[in-house]
Amino acid sequence: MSGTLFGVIADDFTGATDIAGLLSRAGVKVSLRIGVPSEQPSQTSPFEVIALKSRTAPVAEAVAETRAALRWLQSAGATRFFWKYCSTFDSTAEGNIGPVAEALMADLNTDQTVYCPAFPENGRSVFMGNLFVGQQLLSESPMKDHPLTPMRDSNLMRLLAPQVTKPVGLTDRLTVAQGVKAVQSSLASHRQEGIAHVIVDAVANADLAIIAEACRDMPLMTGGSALAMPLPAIYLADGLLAADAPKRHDRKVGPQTIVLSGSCSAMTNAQVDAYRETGAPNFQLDPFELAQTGPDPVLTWLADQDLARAPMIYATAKPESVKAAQQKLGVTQAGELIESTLAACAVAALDQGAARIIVAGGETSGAVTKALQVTQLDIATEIAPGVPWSFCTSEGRDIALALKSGNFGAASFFSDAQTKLDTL
Ligand SMILES: Nc1ncnc2c1ncn2[C@@H]1O[C@H](COP(=O)(O)OP(=O)(O)O)[C@@H](O)[C@H]1O
Ligand SMILES: O=C(O)[C@@H](O)C(=O)COP(=O)(O)O
Repeated sequence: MSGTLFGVIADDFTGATDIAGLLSRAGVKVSLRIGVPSEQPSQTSPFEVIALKSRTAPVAEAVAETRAALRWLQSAGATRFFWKYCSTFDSTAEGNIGPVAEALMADLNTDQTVYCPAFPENGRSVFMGNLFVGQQLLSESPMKDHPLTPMRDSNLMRLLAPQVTKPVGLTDRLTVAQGVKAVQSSLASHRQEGIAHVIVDAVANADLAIIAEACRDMPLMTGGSALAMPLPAIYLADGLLAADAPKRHDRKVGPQTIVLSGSCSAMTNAQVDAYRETGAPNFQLDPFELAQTGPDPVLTWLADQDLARAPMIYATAKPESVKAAQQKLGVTQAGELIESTLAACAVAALDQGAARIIVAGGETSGAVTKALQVTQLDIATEIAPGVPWSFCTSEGRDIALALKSGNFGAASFFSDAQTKLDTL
């Protein structure tokens, strides 16, 4: 039986839990698959999200994986699709966002799509095609120093144009402010001019509601999670979904916790500092030492920890230290060394009885989740906008996973996450 209406393909794991969490807010059932499932769809949910780790992958690999995800979602019955990338439009110099969008458009036989990474609750807005993080332009925000995808331009048209073969245009905030029909007629006139890729401005949730309504029947939309958030309510009102769809699953799990942080964002740096101040046991990974010793020292330290005290292992560092490690070890090598070490810590913590695993960082979350061999997550209560708890089962035990996007959450996030489960 196949009841899927809407299929999402996310380019990283935190992005996948982000969009799954926002879709769940409307009370609809959302399933999150880790990677393209090897088995044929059965018992699928109205909203299916497939998490890929393709943001920094070579273009051809990202395109091939995304097309495989599309085929799976189509065989689950989905007729509308969403390509979810980062609300800060993170791309490598080559860039996967455009090539993936064009491949999806070709497979879906559609000649136009929209791009809107705005996420107002987390301070991301798009105005006149420029992306802002809070009051700063993207290129002046801490995203300019991201270890893997430094963002040095804020103009989405300039960022997207070299990644695609067809023309790029803009439907600006002045048009969005005029409502659904104005957006639709702007898209129609862009289409007449052959503009396939339309950046759409949005500075508030009300703008996103207008854009979602205007684009509700497009085969493909692309953007950050917030653009998809109004869709469940729209489809419920249309009668396309059963109103009594099951709600999200919160479960009780034990207090044994491990916090693993591989994000180097300004927000994660603040979160790591705040958590250290709570007195929680912590271990800092030094990439230079790690390159010499491998993971043994941290695994030995972890083996002695009482997980009920929720210890933290982190590689999180300020931009100068990250650059120094990258110059010495290489960007990819430094990243992989840390990701594989944190993944090994997650596996060891699970063996030690961890029931709650909190991970900071998109690439890091991908490495950890793959190492835990998780294939599906059920979305549960939201800790902060865009960061839900999720649950999976490992060897008959319920495990709670929180995959935190580098930039999301308050300074107290690691404590907030635990409190949220304690008070379920
Ligand atoms: N101290 C460090 N030096 C160099 N690279 C690091 C360091 N700490 C973490 N990294 C790497 O930086 C990358 C951070 O990316 P990610 O986990 O996606 O975080 P975010 O969500 O903030 O983008 C990962 O590949 C991680 O292994
Ligand atoms: O849209 C967002 O900002 C997030 O969902 C996201 O994609 C996060 O990526 P990371 O910052 O690499 O965790």
